[in-house]
This record gives sequence, C-alpha cells and structure tokens, in this order.
Amino acid sequence: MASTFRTAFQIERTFNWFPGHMARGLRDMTAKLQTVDLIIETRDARLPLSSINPQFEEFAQERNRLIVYNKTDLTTPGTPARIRQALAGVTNSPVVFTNAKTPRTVRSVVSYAAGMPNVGKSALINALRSAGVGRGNAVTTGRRPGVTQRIHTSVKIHADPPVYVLDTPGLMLPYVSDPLRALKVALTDGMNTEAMEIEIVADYLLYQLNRQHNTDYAKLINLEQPSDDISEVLAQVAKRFGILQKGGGYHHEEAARRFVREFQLGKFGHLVLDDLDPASVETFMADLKEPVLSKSMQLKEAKRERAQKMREKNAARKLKLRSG
Ligand SMILES: Nc1nc2c(ncn2[C@@H]2O[C@H](COP(=O)(O)OP(=O)(O)OP(=O)(O)O)[C@@H](O)[C@H]2O)c(=O)[nH]1
Repeated sequence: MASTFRTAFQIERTFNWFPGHMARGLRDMTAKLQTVDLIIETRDARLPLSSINPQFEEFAQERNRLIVYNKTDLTTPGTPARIRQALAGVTNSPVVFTNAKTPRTVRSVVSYAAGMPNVGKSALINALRSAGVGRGNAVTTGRRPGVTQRIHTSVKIHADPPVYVLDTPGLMLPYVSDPLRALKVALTDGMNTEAMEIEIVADYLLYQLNRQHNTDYAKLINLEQPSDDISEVLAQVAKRFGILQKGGGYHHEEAARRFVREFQLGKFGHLVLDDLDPASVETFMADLKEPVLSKSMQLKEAKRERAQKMREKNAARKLKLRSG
C-alpha cells in the first residue's frame, strides 16, 4: 500500500567503476576537443542530472556546446518539458531531445558527441549519418557500457556543407561519492554491475518503482499487491521465473539480477530516476562543483568512512551492553 512505502533509501557504501580506457579517454578527449567547433554532449533522459559528468562539465561549459538528452522513448510523458524547466537558469547551452532509434528525431543535431557510458552516443552518430547522408551504421553500439574505448576517426553526417563527427568513449567518474547516483547509473545500464551487490541495486529499483507509483511489476511477478520488502519481491521473482533452489529457498543474486533485467528490458514501464524539483537541481549542481577526488583522496575518504562505521558499531554495542 502506498502509505507504507519508504520515503528515502538508506545506503552506507559507495560503488565505483572506472576501467583504464576511461582515464585514457578523458586525457585524449581534453586534447581533441580543442580542435572541434561544437561539442555535442549526450546524456540519458532517464538521468537528467546523474548523467552529467562533472569532470567533463569543467571544460565543456566554457565551450560551444549542444546538450542532447537521448533515450527519450524510455522516459515518462512530459519529461522533456520538465528537464527543460529544471535546467533553465542552470546552463546556457542549448538542449535538444532525441531517440536515436528514430533517425528523424536527430536531424537538428550536428557535429561532435561526448558523455557518460551507454547514454547512446554511438547510436546517435549512426542516426545522424542515416538522417544526413542516408548511409548505414559507421560505429558500433552495444547493450553494455564501455563498448567505445577510444576516439574514432571522423564520420561524415552531412554533405553540403560537409560535417564530420567523432565518437568518444563514455566516461564515468574515478570516484562516485554519492551511492544513489551509482545505483541510478547501474539501473540504466551505464555501469558494470558485476562489482556491485545486485540485491542493493534491486532494492533501489523497488524503492523507485513504488515511490513513483509504477507498480506494474506486482502483476508481472504474480504478487497480490505491491510490496516494499525486497525479500518478499525477490522470492516471488524466483517463483515466477523458476529460479528456486532444490530443497527450498531461492538464489537471491540470480533473482535480483532477473528483477533488474526485467526493468531494463522495459517490462515494468518507464521511469525518470532523478528528482527535478528546484531544490534537488540546486543541490545537485552545487555538488557538481566539488572537486573530483584523486586516488589518494579516495583511499583516505574510504578509510574515514570505515573508521566512522566502526565508531558507530562500538557505540551501539556499548549501549546494548549497558541497557541489558
Ligand atoms: N530505446 C533506446 N535505446 C537506445 C537509444 N540510443 C541508444 N540506445 C541503445 O542503448 C545502448 C547503448 O548505445 P551506444 O550508442 O552503444 O552507447 P554509447 O554512449 O556509445 O556507449 P559507450 O560505448 O559506453 O560510450 C545500445 O543498446 C543502443 O541500441 C535511444 O534513443 N532509445
């Protein structure tokens, strides 16, 4: 029942994914971007804020830039207008909305693409080429993030005047201090979930589905009514998809993966995962200005978090001893 759903998601750890090609990509991109006339920064419309890369923002906001919100077909109705309103006063760059699966929606977009992993940069370039010069795919796309690992040679997308674009690798951050942001990116397939506890990703998905009253999942897994209890939901997912263990019980990780996968395949309907009210936008933009932590600072920060947790645990233990 709606009244019993969680109003906040509690999480204490962080998740990071920054393979080697991304550090190289950022260096190469910073150099190459000096030579282009226009930067087309591609973002995922399901993550209007979380698909902004602060490292990229640092140099792109001073440049001639077009922001493209792609994958609009995977959002809820009215999302483009809400994003436009949320960004008014926050960015001076023009903003357009596309669905790279439908080339006619990309006609207005010309030149250079950059952005986070798996937002659809390569698909967008192929669509631009199809709309501009009527030719087939020139760059490879893929369901998993990290398919494009280096800057490609230019692709012609317009004949007269001639316009060329460069595809670039998608870049995550070396250290994502906000675990909720990492969970959102993981849910939209922008981050490798192998190093994450998939049960937490599944629980976060359940939290988002319920708080947005997107409760079709219950019907799909034969649950009598929506629930905010991930164990109950995963047990039902296991039953529905036949991932029960011999002798009773079910395989938790597999059930969690299946639940997340069904959402990514669009089976539970569409969601926009960032809040776009003025206060949330303001907080996000202020956080963007925080410097990205270096490797040694990350280690220090992780150590500080561990020490804090230990102190809290010890304090709780002492309290328990005293009271009982
Ligand atoms: N539904 C939908 N899917 C899209 C859209 N654009 C891209 N995709 C799909 O999203 C996935 C990622 O697209 P890519 O173009 O490879 O993404 P990328 O940003 O180049 O990814 P990296 O290689 O990680 O930088 C692919 O499976 C595409 O088919 C879109 O507008 N709508």
